[in-house]
Amino acid sequence: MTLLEFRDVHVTYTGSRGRIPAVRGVDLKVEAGTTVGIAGESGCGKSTLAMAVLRLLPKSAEVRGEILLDGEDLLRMGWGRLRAVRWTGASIVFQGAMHSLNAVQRIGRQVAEPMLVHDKDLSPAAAAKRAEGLLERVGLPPSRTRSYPHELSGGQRQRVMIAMALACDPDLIIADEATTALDVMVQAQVLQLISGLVSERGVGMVMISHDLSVLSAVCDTAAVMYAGRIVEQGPAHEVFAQARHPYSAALGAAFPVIGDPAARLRPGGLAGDPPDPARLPEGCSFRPRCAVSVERCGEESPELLRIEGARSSACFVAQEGEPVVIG
Ligand SMILES: Nc1ncnc2c1ncn2[C@@H]1O[C@H](COP(=O)(O)OP(=O)(O)OP(=O)(O)O)[C@@H](O)[C@H]1O
Repeated sequence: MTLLEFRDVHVTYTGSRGRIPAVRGVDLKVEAGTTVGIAGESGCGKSTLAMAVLRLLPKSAEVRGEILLDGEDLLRMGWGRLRAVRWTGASIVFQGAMHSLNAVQRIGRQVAEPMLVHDKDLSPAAAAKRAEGLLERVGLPPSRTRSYPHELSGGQRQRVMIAMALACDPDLIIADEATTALDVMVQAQVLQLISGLVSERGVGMVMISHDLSVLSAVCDTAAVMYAGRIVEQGPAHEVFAQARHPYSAALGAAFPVIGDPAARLRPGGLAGDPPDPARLPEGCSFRPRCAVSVERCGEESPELLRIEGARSSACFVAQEGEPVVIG
């Protein structure tokens, strides 16, 4: 069952730098009980796409297309309905979300709050008990429920945000670099918890990370974004082990030990920077950094097309069946 579907989603920011097309036509489905990973360097539009789901983008962002949650278009939903959907239908944890904790409220209370708002029949005592259980599941001892945010480390606060995101049993969880700030052991524990929710409770998950080892460890499907578009998509283990887009190949080459959460980005894996979205090059956006480009790549922008099985690539070279692995 398709839980979340992006249909030709575009997000354009308007500001002092003019119009910035941050997301340029994304189509993506998340099935219940599966995890979809979104990979890509900083600035490729991952967070913009995630924030668009729950309409958390600033007013300067114009969103077009459709984002369907269980068939209902989140972009056209009234605010009352949207408020009901947040936390229960879908919740999001993003890196730095820990700064949005209330400084003067104990954390147990903060985790219990969304439960009490969304379930009028729940007693404060039952919500507190449940909050304690959730905090324990993300590795925080029950005594921590009485702490204030400033008494916790950054990693502990991030775990509080993860517990909050799980508080109302959402059908969909979006984790945007949610575990990046955590140390390796805690990260493994949280990833295991999340994977358990996906496989046992049929939750749908979108996991955004620049860390391919995390994505390849937990995702069923992978989508690689570059300059606001998905350039490659397919079963995660295949995408990371045998890329069909030179950008994914270069990203993968930068990770020496895929599957080892301790592995870190090897510097110099991919030379240069992504293009400024306000000044995209002609043709394929990746061409200036691409080692296998051909003449056509400077003239036309390749569409994301199915190349075999469940694998799609937005690369003319891959679409011709040529290898894209570099070096
Ligand atoms: N509020 C904003 N106003 C204008 N431009 C923005 C805004 N937020 C993001 N952008 C621009 O949109 C593009 C996509 O940014 P986004 O944060 O979605 O990328 P990302 O892949 O999630 O990167 P990161 O991993 O660093 O968060 C970038 O060029 C960024 O500078």
